[in-house]
Amino acid sequence: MALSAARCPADSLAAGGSLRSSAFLRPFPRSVLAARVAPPPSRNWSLAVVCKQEAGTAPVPSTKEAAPSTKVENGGLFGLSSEEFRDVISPDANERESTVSITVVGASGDLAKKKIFPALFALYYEDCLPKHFTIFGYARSKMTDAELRTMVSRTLTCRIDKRENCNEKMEQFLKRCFYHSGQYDSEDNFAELDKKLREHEAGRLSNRLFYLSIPPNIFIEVVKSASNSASSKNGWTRVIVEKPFGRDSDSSAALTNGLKQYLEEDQIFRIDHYLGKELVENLSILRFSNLVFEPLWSRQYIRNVQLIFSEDFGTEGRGGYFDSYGIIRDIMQNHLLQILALFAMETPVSLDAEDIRNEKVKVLRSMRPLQLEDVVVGQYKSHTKGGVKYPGYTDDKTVPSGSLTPTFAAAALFIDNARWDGVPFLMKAGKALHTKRAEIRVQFRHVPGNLYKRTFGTDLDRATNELVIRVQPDEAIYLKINNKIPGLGMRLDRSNLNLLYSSRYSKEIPDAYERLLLDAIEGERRLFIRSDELDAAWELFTPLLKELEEKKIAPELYPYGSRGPVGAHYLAAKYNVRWGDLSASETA
Ligand SMILES: NC(=O)C1=CN([C@@H]2O[C@H](COP(=O)(O)OP(=O)(O)OC[C@H]3O[C@@H](n4cnc5c(N)ncnc54)[C@H](OP(=O)(O)O)[C@@H]3O)[C@@H](O)[C@H]2O)C=CC1
Ligand SMILES: O=C1O[C@H](COP(=O)(O)O)[C@@H](O)[C@H](O)[C@H]1O
Repeated sequence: MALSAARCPADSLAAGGSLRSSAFLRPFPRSVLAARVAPPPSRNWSLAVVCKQEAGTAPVPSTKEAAPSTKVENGGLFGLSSEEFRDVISPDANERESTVSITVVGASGDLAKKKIFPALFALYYEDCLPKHFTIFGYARSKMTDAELRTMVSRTLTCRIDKRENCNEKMEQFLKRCFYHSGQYDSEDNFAELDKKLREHEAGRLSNRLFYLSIPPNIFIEVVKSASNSASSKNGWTRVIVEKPFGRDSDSSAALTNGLKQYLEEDQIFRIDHYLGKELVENLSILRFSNLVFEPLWSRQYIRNVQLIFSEDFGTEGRGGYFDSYGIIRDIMQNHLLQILALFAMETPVSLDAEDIRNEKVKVLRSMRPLQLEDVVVGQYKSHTKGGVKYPGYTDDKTVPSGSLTPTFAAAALFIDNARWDGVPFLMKAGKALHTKRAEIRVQFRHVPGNLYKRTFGTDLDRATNELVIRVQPDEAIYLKINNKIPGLGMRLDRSNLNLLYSSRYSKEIPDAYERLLLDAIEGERRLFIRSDELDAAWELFTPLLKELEEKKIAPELYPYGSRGPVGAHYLAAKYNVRWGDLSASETA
C-alpha cells in the first residue's frame, strides 16, 4: 500500500509508473501554517513575528490547521496523507492573501543562471510555488525585465519526463520574473526594490526570500541594505546565504556576527547544496528505517567509511575564487563533512530540524581536529592525452603562478565517541581527475572465522561486504555480497545487490537547489547549516589549513585526468584501507 507523502501536487513519485513507492513525510513546516495566520506588523527583520510563531508561539490555529501541527508535535514519521497535505496547502481564503517574493541578489551571475532560476522554474512547473509569487533579479548590471527574461529563458529546460505544456509554462514563469538594477550597499536602491515588491504584493501578506548569490565579501552590506530598506513589514523575511561561509574559524565567526546584526539565526539559511541531493537525503532513511543496516552502523561492524568526490574537469573559469579557498574548503569542510555528520549521527529525537542539527553538531564536536600527517594534498598539472593538451592548475591566468593551493586532498578523520572509536573516515576530493562522481562507501569487517576463507585466499578484502551510496552520477545504492556461482562446484563470486534509481523510478530526480529553495520558502531548516554546526566544522579544519599555509606545504602534482596523487594510497594503507573506488571491480 502506498504511503503518500507528496510535497507538491505533482510530486507523486511513481515507482515504475505506479504509486508503489513509499516515502517519509518530513514534519509539516510550521511556517506554512504560520504564513496563513496574519501576524501583527513588525518593524524590522529581526522582529519578524513569524519567527516567534515558529518558536511555538503561533496563534492557536483553526481546526483545519490543528491536524498537521498535532502530528508534528507527536513526531509522527508518516505525517499527512497527500489528500490532507493538499487540503492544508491548497489556497484557501487566507492563503490567497499571502505572497512570496523571491529576490535573487547577483542575478547576473553564474550560479543564478546555472542553478537558481532553473530550480525556481522546476518548482513552478511542479506547482510547488505558492499561488502568489514574484521573482526579482537584483544586481548592478543594467538590464530590463525583458533582458532578464531572455537571459533566464536560455537556461530553462523541461524535465525529460515532463515536456507537456513546457513552453507555455516557461512563458508564464518568465512573466513572473522582474529585474531591478542597484548597488549592493545602497539602501536607496533596495528601497526602490521594496517599492516594486510592494506593488506586486498588492496589499497581501508579504513574505520575502533573498538569495545571496554573490561573492561573500559583500554579503553583509547586502543584508544591511536589504534589512533596512526591503524587509517584509508584516510577514517573514529569510535570507539564503551561499558558501563560502568564511575561510577559517575567525572569518566565519565574523561573518556570522555580521549577519546577526541584521538577522536572527532562524532567518539565515546557509546553503550546502549537497544536503539537497536525493541520495544524501535518503541516507537517514536508509539507515534509520532498515533493520538490516541500523544495528550494523558502528565500529563493531564497520571497518571504515569513505567519502569520495571527484570531478573530471579543472577549475576552468573559477580559478580566481578557487585559489583563495582550495579543495579542502571548497568540498571537504562543507559537502563531505556534512555527509559524514549525517552518516554518523545518533538517532535524532525526531525529524524536526533542531533535533537533527543537534545530533550533527554532537558528531562534529566529537571529532578529532585533523592532523597534518593524516592529510595528503595534490595539485593537477598539465597532461596531453590523445593529442589534446589539458592545462595544469597554474596555467589558468586567474591563478597566481607558483600557487600551492590544493586541487586534491585526502584525509583520515576520526570520531572519538563510543560508536565510532577507531574507525577511519577517509575523505578524498579532487578536481581534474579521471572521473566525475560523489559517493559514500562503507566497508564492513570480515566475517569472524569465515568458513570460506580458503576460497578467497589471502585477499580477505574480497570477502567483505561493501555498501555504496552513489550520490552522483547514476544515483544508486548497492551492496556487495558474496554468493555461490551456480553449478555443481563451490566457487564464490562477489555480486552487487543494486538499487539503480533510473531503473527503479521513472521520475527525474530533482536538482538539489529545487529541494533547498522549496525548503527555504516553507521555512524548513533541516537541510541548512546552523551556526554552531559551522563553528564545529571550522574548528576541525582551521588548525590544519593554517599549518598547510604557514609551512607552505607543496602539493603532490598529478596529471590532469589521472586518479590523483599516489600519496592518497599510502594514507589509506596507513589505516589498512583500500580506496573502494579504485578496486578492480569498480574501475573495470
Ligand atoms: N557558480 C557556482 O557554481 C557556485 C557558486 N557558489 C557561490 O555562490 C555565489 C555566487 O556565485 P557565482 O554566481 O559563481 O558568482 P559570480 O562571480 O558570477 O558573481 C555573481 C554576481 O555578483 C556580482 N559580483 C561579482 N563580483 C563582484 C564583486 N567583486 N563585487 C561586487 N559584485 C560582484 C556580479 O553581478 P553585477 O556585476 O551585475 O552586480 C555577478 O554577476 C558565490 O558566493 C559563490 O561562492 C557556490 C557553489 C557553486
Ligand atoms: O560547491 C561546489 O560544488 C561544485 C560541485 O557541485 P555538483 O553539484 O556539481 O557536484 C564544485 O564544482 C564547486 O567547486 C564547489 O564550489
